[in-house]
Amino acid sequence: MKKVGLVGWRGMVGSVLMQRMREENDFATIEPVFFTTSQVGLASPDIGKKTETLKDASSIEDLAKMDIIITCQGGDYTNSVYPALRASGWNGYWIDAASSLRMKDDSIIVLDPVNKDVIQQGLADGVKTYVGGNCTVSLMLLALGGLFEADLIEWVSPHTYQAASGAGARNMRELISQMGAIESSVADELADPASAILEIDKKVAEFIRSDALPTEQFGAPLAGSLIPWIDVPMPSGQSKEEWKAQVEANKILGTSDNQTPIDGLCVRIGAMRCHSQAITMKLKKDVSVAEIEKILASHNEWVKVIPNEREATVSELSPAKVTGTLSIPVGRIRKLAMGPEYISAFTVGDQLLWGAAEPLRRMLNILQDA
Ligand SMILES: NC(=O)C1=CN([C@@H]2O[C@H](COP(=O)(O)OP(=O)(O)OC[C@H]3O[C@@H](n4cnc5c(N)ncnc54)[C@H](OP(=O)(O)O)[C@@H]3O)[C@@H](O)[C@H]2O)C=CC1
Ligand SMILES: N[C@@H](CC(=O)OP(=O)(O)O)C(=O)O
Repeated sequence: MKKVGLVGWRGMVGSVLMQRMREENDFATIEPVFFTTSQVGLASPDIGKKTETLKDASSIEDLAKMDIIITCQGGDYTNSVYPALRASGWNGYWIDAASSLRMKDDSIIVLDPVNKDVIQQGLADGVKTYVGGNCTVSLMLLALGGLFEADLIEWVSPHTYQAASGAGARNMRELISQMGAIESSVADELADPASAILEIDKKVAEFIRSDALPTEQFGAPLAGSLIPWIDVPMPSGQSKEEWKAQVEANKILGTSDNQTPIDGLCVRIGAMRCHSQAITMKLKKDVSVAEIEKILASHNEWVKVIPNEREATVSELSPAKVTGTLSIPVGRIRKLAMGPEYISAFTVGDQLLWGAAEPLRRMLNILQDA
């Protein structure tokens, strides 16, 4: 059995990874060794088989004993440990949730329902570093995989509605606190059916703008509002989240030398852990909506085409419906007024599952089979 070192397993992404590994019985076929940056010597999590106590995640010596390391600890950890570990001569497989190594020449971004061929070629070429993609990128590619595979896409403009979880656990808590604080600020008026809605609205608006709303994490109101900027600015005028779309998607698809343009605005909204994307795309030719739906639906087992009908859309195509599942619904597929090659779509996906943890555990399994 391969020795697999797990780092970052108790964080938010790591916990979702652990849950999926338990569900799929992944621990049965590996020898797991748990690492920590803060709890060395404590008991490892219960995975139904005997494990050693927690090892020091900064110990190059202990890490170097692993055949495979899978980390959800974050970019700072990767930046400090990975170079030293490789410099020590360690030649094992490194599987990472953080973005630090994604665009390196000697790494592959993993999303096997979309790029199994790229991964297999990488393994054959001796590539040892496999990184999960940005959540919006992975979720978009799972939704539109069929059209990319059929080489039908000229360009894509995804506009995102990203959940609080993408910013971290503390941000999820803050979103709920904001919602609760807003409700509390007008609880008396809400309880009185005769109170005037515009008075309530005025009070809410004043409260949202006031220092009483907790905004330490987001730096701005999210509940009852939105934030049209995610991550740091790039020289292009894009936010870094927006910049990732084209470079990462083309790297995943193996088309970095002949890139499909992919660009749009990324917006944080008050959803908990599902990212949504409103997509405008131009196809290379006029394809009927029925054919597009067929191509999308047959690409992978998680994508689910939702007919462009009001009832089905409202019940199936929302964060409330999708959260906690691996389902990738895609709907609102129709021709746009700009011409027959211009198509709209709307897709939703859980950004902690397919957006973060799932591609990593699947890569671990691909290595098991390799
Ligand atoms: N959030 C997201 O949507 C995505 C995140 N990622 C990547 O994954 C990385 C980790 O993200 P995320 O899981 O949100 O980070 P978390 O902050 O939830 O966890 C990171 C680490 O913090 C330590 N920690 C300290 N206190 C606690 C606590 N009370 N509960 C749990 N862990 C604690 C743990 O390390 P220790 O046990 O060593 O103390 C843990 O592994 C990110 O930096 C990013 O690179 C990738 C895709 C999506
Ligand atoms: N930036 C994403 C989450 C994330 O962690 O992305 P990345 O893995 O590319 O750093 C969001 O805020 O929704």
